[in-house]
Amino acid sequence: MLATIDLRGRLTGGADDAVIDYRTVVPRAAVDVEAALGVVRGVCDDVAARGEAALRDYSERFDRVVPASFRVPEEALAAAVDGLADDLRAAFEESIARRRQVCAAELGPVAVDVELAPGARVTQRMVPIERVGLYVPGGLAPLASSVIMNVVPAQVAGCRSIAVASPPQREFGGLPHPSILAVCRLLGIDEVYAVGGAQAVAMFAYGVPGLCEPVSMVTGPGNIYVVAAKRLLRGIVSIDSEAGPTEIMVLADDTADPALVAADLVSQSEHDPLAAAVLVTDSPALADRVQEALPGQVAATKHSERITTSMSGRQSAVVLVDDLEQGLAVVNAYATEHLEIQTADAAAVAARVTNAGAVFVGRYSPVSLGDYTAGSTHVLPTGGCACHSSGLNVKSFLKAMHVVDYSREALAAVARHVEVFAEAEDLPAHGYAVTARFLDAPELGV
Ligand SMILES: NC(=O)c1ccc[n+]([C@@H]2O[C@H](COP(=O)([O-])OP(=O)(O)OC[C@H]3O[C@@H](n4cnc5c(N)ncnc54)[C@H](O)[C@@H]3O)[C@@H](O)[C@H]2O)c1
Ligand SMILES: N[C@H](CO)Cc1c[nH]c[nH+]1
Ligand SMILES: [Zn+2]
Repeated sequence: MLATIDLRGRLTGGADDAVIDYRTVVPRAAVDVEAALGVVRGVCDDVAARGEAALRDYSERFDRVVPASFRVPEEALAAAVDGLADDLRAAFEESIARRRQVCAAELGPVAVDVELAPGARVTQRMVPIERVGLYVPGGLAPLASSVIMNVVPAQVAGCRSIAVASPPQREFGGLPHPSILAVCRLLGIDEVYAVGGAQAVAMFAYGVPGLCEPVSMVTGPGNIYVVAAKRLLRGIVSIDSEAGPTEIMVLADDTADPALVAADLVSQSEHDPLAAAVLVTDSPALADRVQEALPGQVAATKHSERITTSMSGRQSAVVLVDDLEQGLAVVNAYATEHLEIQTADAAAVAARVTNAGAVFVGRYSPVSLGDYTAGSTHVLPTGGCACHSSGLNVKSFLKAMHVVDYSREALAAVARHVEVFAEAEDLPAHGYAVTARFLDAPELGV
């Protein structure tokens, strides 16, 4: 079911071996954000120019429904919680509690206070971003869990104004899915918009008069159009990572259970026909058994068509490697969103991973645990961005602000260094700004 990419016998650059660029071993060409930019540029410009009228047009075109009001009424939020089944509410509450517990620890020791010399002090304050816009996907599936993953870290960071947007649903009269509204209400969020895709990102970035004030940062996962809009509008707003179509990579050896490897690959392909599912293994026998398990598992799922498209795309594959050493080279070069390690001594192998959005260690840590209840974030960088970006966490919502507080004596002690530096940069007014403070005290030699 998955195409096979066989790297065995090919080393990484010995004199007489082919050099493998591991970053390109598994293509990501299926997720063409640049192409989507062509579509979303018009959408974003139009929202900036025509505001709510543009939102109406794009809701009609992309969501096939126009909400009576883009701002979700308070009664709809209340009704969503009232309508929650007990077991679903318990699942939401457990997820919230666990994510909140980890977020509290993520905050960590934020105060930096350094006295460099007597009277020479630099401190660092962590200041929450005042107003943020959080995107919750709702096209192919209503990701209520993404409300938790966005809102909880923003609240723990101390953001004072939090708005959520999610696509309107025809089935629910143009409101976002009730489970999404219920989680918003459980978390005390009352500014919720029935707006999806690129138009939601543009609404947050530019603001829509009479409807939504602009935000300073847009976060959250989404499909290729959401990713493209975030890429386009960063600069007008800050964004978190590009958290686009889901990726799972499993690094496994012959100790792995093929049925579980197959189940985990299938689980993440369920998100999007563009999702990527990749197995990296040094065991051809395991690869064969995973391939044998896949068709039955896919056929048994509700979304088999979407999963089949994802798994037969160029972005999904089995990569056969000589050994786990080469497997780790592939893993670290690819920088997947989710990485499962299903090998003997999985913790030791996991400790050698440098590029992945999140790592899941051993048989009892499947990605779907992290999606909902582990306490970790599920808003994670895709498309190789895990080599430079982090998953959404409390610090994503905080700015570091340095506070400089020097006394007269402490400034005098370094004044000459500043003057010389400024002369070297041909910026004499910079130097004079220091000199000017000591014109009345030639004895200080400044
Ligand atoms: N990386 C992560 O952290 C992470 C987490 C969760 C989900 N995801 C991903 O989020 C995505 C969710 O996608 P989704 O589609 O279900 O929901 P979505 O809410 O992201 O996108 C739906 C919106 O896309 C827009 N759209 C649809 N077709 C369009 C078109 N042809 N042109 C312009 N806009 C269009 C519409 O406005 C619609 O409201 C999946 O790809 C999933 O894998 C990623
Ligand atoms: N696996 C997704 C991140 O790529 C997150 C998610 C939400 N619900 C289910 N899964
Ligand atoms: Zn998932």
